[in-house]
Amino acid sequence: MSFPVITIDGPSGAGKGTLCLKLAQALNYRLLDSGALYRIVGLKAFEAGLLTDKELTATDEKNIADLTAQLDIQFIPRDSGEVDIVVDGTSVAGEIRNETVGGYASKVAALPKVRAALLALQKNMANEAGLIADGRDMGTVVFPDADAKVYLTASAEARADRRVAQLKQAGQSADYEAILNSIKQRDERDENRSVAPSKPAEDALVLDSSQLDADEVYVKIKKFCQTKGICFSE
Ligand SMILES: Nc1ncnc2c1ncn2[C@@H]1O[C@H](COP(=O)(O)OP(=O)(O)OP(=O)(O)O)[C@@H](O)[C@H]1O
Ligand SMILES: Nc1ccn([C@@H]2O[C@H](COP(=O)(O)O)[C@@H](O)[C@H]2O)c(=O)n1
Repeated sequence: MSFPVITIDGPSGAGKGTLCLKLAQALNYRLLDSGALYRIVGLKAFEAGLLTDKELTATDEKNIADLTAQLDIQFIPRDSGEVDIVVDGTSVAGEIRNETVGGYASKVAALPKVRAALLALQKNMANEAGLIADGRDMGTVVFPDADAKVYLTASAEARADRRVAQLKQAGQSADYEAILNSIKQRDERDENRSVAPSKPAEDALVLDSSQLDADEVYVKIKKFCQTKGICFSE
């Protein structure tokens, strides 16, 4: 039996996570936060001394892919609908959500052997229930036969504004220029890598959310999903 899959790809800060959580709650589907997988590998590779400022070699790639294959990664749904991420028995959800780890993630994500090591885990998540898959290559590589594909984007400036607001709300300091630079660097790396670059699938709906709030985005994507035969109960 196959279950419905909705893919939401796009750059950092476009609002994918916010949209995916709403869709998963409304449809009672599982949520795959594939960015968390690359963040975990990036963090673990950094901690193991495998990520430095130097260009990564073929040996580095093999070592990071071996480390990836040994990780026990679990997505545990919580009552709130959010998903806890547990690695080798320890929750890492709080530790991986920062721009430094986002940068590590983007480096290891450019390594084909690392992407290959994470592929089966991602594909298997569609075997148990309907799935909302959040990432960069969900519609192009991991779930090419998905029922509905979306590429959610926004200008780098709008995304930097959102990050600044998010950090301030969490009581943290935020340097707009530094955040904007980091977003642009990550976009550059993610969109131009040779393997699974971040881009819309040919059959994806592309939505620019720069001028839309999160509710407006949800309403548009819900309507799009309905045209693809996905049934919402509300
Ligand atoms: N349409 C929107 N308009 C304004 N702010 C938004 C919108 N969608 C999400 N946000 C806010 O922007 C911030 C980033 O959103 P979110 O984490 O969903 O983005 P993302 O695409 O998942 O980023 P990442 O790929 O880095 O995880 C959050 O604070 C969120 O509340
Ligand atoms: N399918 C994916 C998802 C993510 N990445 C890389 O991980 C970085 C972090 O992703 P977030 O969504 O958590 O911000 C991202 O910049 C990508 O480099 C990926 O390659 N493929």
